[in-house]
Amino acid sequence: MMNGFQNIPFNWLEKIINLAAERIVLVNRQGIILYINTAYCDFIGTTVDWAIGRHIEDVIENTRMHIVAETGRAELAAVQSINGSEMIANRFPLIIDGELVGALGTVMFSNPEEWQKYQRKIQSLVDELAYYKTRFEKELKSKYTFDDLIGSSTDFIAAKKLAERVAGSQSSVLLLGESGTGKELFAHAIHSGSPRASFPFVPINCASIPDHLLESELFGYEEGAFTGAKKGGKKGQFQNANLGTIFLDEIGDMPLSMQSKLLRVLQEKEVQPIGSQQSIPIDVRVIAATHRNLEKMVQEGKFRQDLYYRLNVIKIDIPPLHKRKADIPIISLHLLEKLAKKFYREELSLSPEVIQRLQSHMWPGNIRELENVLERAINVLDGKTIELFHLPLYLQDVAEDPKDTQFEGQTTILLSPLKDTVAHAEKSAIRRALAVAKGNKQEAAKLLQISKTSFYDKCKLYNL
Ligand SMILES: Nc1ncnc2c1ncn2[C@@H]1O[C@H](COP(=O)(O)OP(=O)(O)OP(=O)(O)O)[C@@H](O)[C@H]1O
Repeated sequence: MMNGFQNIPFNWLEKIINLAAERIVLVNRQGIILYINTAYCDFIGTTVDWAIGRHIEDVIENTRMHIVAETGRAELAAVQSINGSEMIANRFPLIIDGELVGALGTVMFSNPEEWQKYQRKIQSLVDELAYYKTRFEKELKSKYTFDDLIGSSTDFIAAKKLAERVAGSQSSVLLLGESGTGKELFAHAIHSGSPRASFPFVPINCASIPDHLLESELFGYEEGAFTGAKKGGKKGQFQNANLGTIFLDEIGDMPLSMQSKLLRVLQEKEVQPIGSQQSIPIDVRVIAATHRNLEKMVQEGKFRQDLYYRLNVIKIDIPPLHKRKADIPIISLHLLEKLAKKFYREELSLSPEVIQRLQSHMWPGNIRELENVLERAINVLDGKTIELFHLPLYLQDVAEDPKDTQFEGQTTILLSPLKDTVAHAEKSAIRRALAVAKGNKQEAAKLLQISKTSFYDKCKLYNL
């Protein structure tokens, strides 16, 4: 029978053994050393000639090789103290033709430095893992609250109030609104305002996940469920969101087959990973969102009616930006501040012409488009005030549509509302006072000659 060794010259074997296991020792059943290599002998301060033929206990301190040679039970990655250092030893029983004939020992680390180096390497990986784990957990928790939902137009306030009122309930919420209107922000805020706030918030964009992957993404799979399935299987996002909230964005883009599966999960309150026979109970609140007309889709047979009813327990309509033009200055200032932080800029402002122009645009991409426009402007800005020429070309032209100069039924003079200008001035004054007082709020309040309480209130109002 070929065992692969026929072609290897005998004098190569020792070299091969030494290369494969740096320090190696072999004992018979009585614990007598039959073989020990030079590296092991150098390590314990002896010679091969002296060691061979002696009992292992006379050569290596704290050894357990003779025990393994007797019991036949392997001891792997065992810590052994030699010369005052902790070594990592592997001890294998040697079984030939079904009979225990001795034991083979190897030492993985020859000196504590080597072990420490290895440990340090592992430790930094463990630390890195812990860092990403906490970051991941933080990410899963919601980042936004109702205070981050800026706007004071009637429709927007109504939507926000409804969301605040239902945050505490367990019911499903359906958020309807054009793309970029803030549906995800609303979902975050509802979660943060709910008793589930300390549990995960898991957003899923149903439109961005290929249909054939959506089921495993949502419900997970068992090991070996399909070719390419990860070893150990994979948890689905419903399980990741357990006790928290799952946000199913673009639900209108979910294929009909998945809609049925989702409905079952919502009804049964349990998920069955692909390839598994067992269902896992879950406690997850669902917030769904879409820019599509779901009612029409139901009529056209593109969206399951029963699922629609289940999701549509509380429906919140988020108005598009062009229907809340009065909010544009305050939202712009809010976004400007957010972006200023991101780009390490300070006290950025918008010229009155820019505010007018922003109010006259139709904003098909809603707040996301506005945010992109401001980000672009900051990138081309040298000073502190954004002027018309900092805007993208399509916004530098005159108003697109005369009816844009109308909002909420009134003719608008293209100026920012006084309260916004005042708010902006107030905020700048507070920032300057804080800068002069080196962040000391009490000192800054004195500089502005206002009470400490009113200063704190204003800081809160302006997110300072
Ligand atoms: N009321 C608001 N106040 C301040 N910022 C807002 C508001 N609404 C939305 N934003 C900002 O606008 C951007 C788009 O919001 P969000 O992603 O929530 O929109 P969306 O409706 O979920 O979009 P899509 O349907 O395309 O996923 C985000 O950066 C968000 O922070």
